[in-house]
Amino acid sequence: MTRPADHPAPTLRPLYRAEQVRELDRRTIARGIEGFALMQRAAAAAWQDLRSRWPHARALSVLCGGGNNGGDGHVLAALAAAEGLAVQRVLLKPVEALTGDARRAADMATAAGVSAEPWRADVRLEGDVVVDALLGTGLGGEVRGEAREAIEAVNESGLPVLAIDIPSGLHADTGATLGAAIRATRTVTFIADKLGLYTGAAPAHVGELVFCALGVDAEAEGDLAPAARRLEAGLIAAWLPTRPRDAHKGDHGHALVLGGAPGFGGAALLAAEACARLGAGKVSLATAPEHVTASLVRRPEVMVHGVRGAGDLDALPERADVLVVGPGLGQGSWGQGMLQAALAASRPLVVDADGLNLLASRFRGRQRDDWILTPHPGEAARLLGCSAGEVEADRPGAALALQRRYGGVVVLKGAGTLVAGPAGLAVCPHGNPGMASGGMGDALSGILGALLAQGLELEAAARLGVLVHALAADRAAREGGERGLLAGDLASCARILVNPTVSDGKGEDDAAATR
Ligand SMILES: NC(=O)C1=CN([C@@H]2O[C@H](COP(=O)(O)OP(=O)(O)OC[C@H]3O[C@@H](n4cnc5c(N)ncnc54)[C@H](O)[C@@H]3O)[C@@H](O)[C@H]2O)[C@@H](O)CC1
Ligand SMILES: [K+]
Repeated sequence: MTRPADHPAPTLRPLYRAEQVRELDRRTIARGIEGFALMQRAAAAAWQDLRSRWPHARALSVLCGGGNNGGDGHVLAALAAAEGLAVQRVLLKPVEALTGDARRAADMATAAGVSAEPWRADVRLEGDVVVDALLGTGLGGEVRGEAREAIEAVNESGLPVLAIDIPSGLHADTGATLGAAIRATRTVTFIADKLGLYTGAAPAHVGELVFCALGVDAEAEGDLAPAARRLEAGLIAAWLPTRPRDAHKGDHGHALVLGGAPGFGGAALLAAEACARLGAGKVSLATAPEHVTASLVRRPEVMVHGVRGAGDLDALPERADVLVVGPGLGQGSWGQGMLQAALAASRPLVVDADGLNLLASRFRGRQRDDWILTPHPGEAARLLGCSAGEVEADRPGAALALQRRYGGVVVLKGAGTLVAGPAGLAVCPHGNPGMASGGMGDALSGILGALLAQGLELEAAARLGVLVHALAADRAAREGGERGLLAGDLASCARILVNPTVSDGKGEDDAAATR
């Protein structure tokens, strides 16, 4: 496989868990930078960001919790007051009850003349912008008591919110909300970027995301392996093989999509179409005979085979380089036969939809190192034998558990899609709610099949496919909006993305500039 030399792979930003960030804090302090100095840096970075994001703000409400996240809020309040803004400080804990750096910060703000009032349910938030300094990485368990009331009041205020380090109530490791969480307009996060800012409920709570390292180089701590890495648009040009000018279709692989049980024809066709658009040399579709005519009319480039059952497949699976099994498969005898045939052929596999449901039921206990499984949370729950709620409560944990149990590479779909493979976890910061519509998963499985067919190894194909799928949906949404975005709209946008001479990736990077 030839890789383009003029597109070096971008560094994928490392993401960490709260406990690792605390360890980074400790090490930084041990090297001689005082904790309070770090707090001042954090507050100054947040204040500068607030000023440039909301240059016309004249009044702030700063809500401070009882820990160091609150401490950041006190220092920010003092900085804003020094520049002439009217600042309302609302405290969850009285200053006298604070300790350490938080106490020092609170005393500093008081000395600077910034008034403070205790939180009460009837407090009126009076700022042009609310600063959320209630809870940071120290959040432990479900949000309790007044913190919860304050979070709900901020969300109901309708005011723009700048969250300090992490929206209060969002879990820094999992992206789950713990009972209640701030819906921020923008979040400024410090020291190390956190995995929980990207997946699960995070996209609905974080808003625009800004990362300030505060002079700490997390990657220099060789023993602190990142919890995950963030997929970057630049990977597309770096990882896609270039095409020799004398290429023939055999050079770009042959993908076979198995799916479309009687009555479920569209899903498999969407997968086959995406597979062809993403550059597979040849695409075959094995589907129920009743879908053949419609499939050929829609996509004559796809070689459509009507099969009444696995017995009609002949040597089709062995003639392909990669198999995609699942879209529209059904869980009846037709689908079971197709899955059985796919598993028997020694070819890399993409397994989706009912293929996964069958792996969780009649085909239990399989493990392979040459497949990509693409569950959504419901399918993931069936594969793990737990509830979808449990999957959503810890998406990174679920993705890793699936990969350990089933082998290969696992793509856990949903906001902030995760890819778990031998190289660890990766998270996709792109995508939009328009993707929450029928057929999107089918398109993804076809994209993955196409990348495998073109020679990418399993984990690279999974990471790249997830990225291309999300960026294509973002591009399609920019063109026509999120509402009504169809899976069938993705293929043409994805095609542009995988032809870097057509797309320079600029639009994608601009759109993602703050994520
Ligand atoms: N040197 C450092 O450690 C630095 C810390 N920084 C800030 O400090 C934060 C971490 O500070 P802390 O470790 O003090 O923790 P936090 O301030 O995030 O949280 C601790 C506070 O939250 C309360 N709390 C915890 N769980 C709760 C729950 N479930 N319901 C209601 N209240 C709850 C605790 O009683 C305590 O008052 C970071 O997020 C960051 O904003 C920054 O100032 C940079 C430097
Ligand atoms: K916060």
